[in-house]
Amino acid sequence: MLELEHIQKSFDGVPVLKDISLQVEDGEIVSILGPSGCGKTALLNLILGIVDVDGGTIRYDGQDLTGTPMEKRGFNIVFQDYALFPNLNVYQNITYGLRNKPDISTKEEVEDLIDLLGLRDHLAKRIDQLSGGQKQRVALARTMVMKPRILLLDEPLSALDGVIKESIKDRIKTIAREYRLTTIIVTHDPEEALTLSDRVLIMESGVISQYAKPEEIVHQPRNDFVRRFILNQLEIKRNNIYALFGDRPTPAVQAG
Ligand SMILES: Nc1ncnc2c1ncn2[C@@H]1O[C@H](COP(=O)(O)OP(=O)(O)OP(=O)(O)O)[C@@H](O)[C@H]1O
Repeated sequence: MLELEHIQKSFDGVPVLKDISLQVEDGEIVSILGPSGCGKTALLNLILGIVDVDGGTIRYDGQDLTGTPMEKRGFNIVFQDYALFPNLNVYQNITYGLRNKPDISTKEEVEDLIDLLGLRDHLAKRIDQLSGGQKQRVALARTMVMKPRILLLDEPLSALDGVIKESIKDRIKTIAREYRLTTIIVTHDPEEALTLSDRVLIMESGVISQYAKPEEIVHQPRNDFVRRFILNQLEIKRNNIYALFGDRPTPAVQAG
């Protein structure tokens, strides 16, 4: 279990995270959701270990990791821009981290991941020959072969369009379930957070506004911010579509 207790962080004297406490169970998918500048990425970076906390404790399986450097935490991140190596092909990108640590994954485990992420037909391709969704899957595979204890994803779906988005969402869910991998995802999209996660952490200006299961957030928004920011956004999307095209689906036209 990952535990954050009373985490605080300021940048240039401005508090960005104010007394954040939360727990993430093993194998859980948690989304960090909130408007631009509320502190989502700062929180992800503190968990990853590339930014130090000013106060508070980060614990994993009971062990205090607050002062532990990133490479010793055993967490891993997929960045928004995927950060793949353009001079290597897909297979070389996936297995890059194993060059110095070949014992982490067996050949069979790498092959299983390649199949799970649907990359079998693309292994010899260069990165610039891939679509956005394919790049995202390569980035996921490359991180997964290193068997992180926690997988962190920074806006993993924001560069992808509708259908691809759904397929990557399914694969993230499958990976989290099959590997019982704790997965923490930063997003600003309420729909994405509510449909992808076991629990959603809603943040407003560096504080937790609500941390709950998606159905609880929808049915029992804890405060006005959750109602306005999250539920209104979903409602507005729906209303915009119906305002444009009418709100009653017409019967399907029979072909022939
Ligand atoms: N290294 C830094 N130095 C100074 N200020 C920073 C630094 N990192 C973040 N901040 C500030 O902290 C606040 C929170 O930033 P953060 O990147 O966590 O927001 P966010 O919720 O991820 O926003 P977005 O959705 O726009 O990416 C912002 O006001 C930002 O300017």
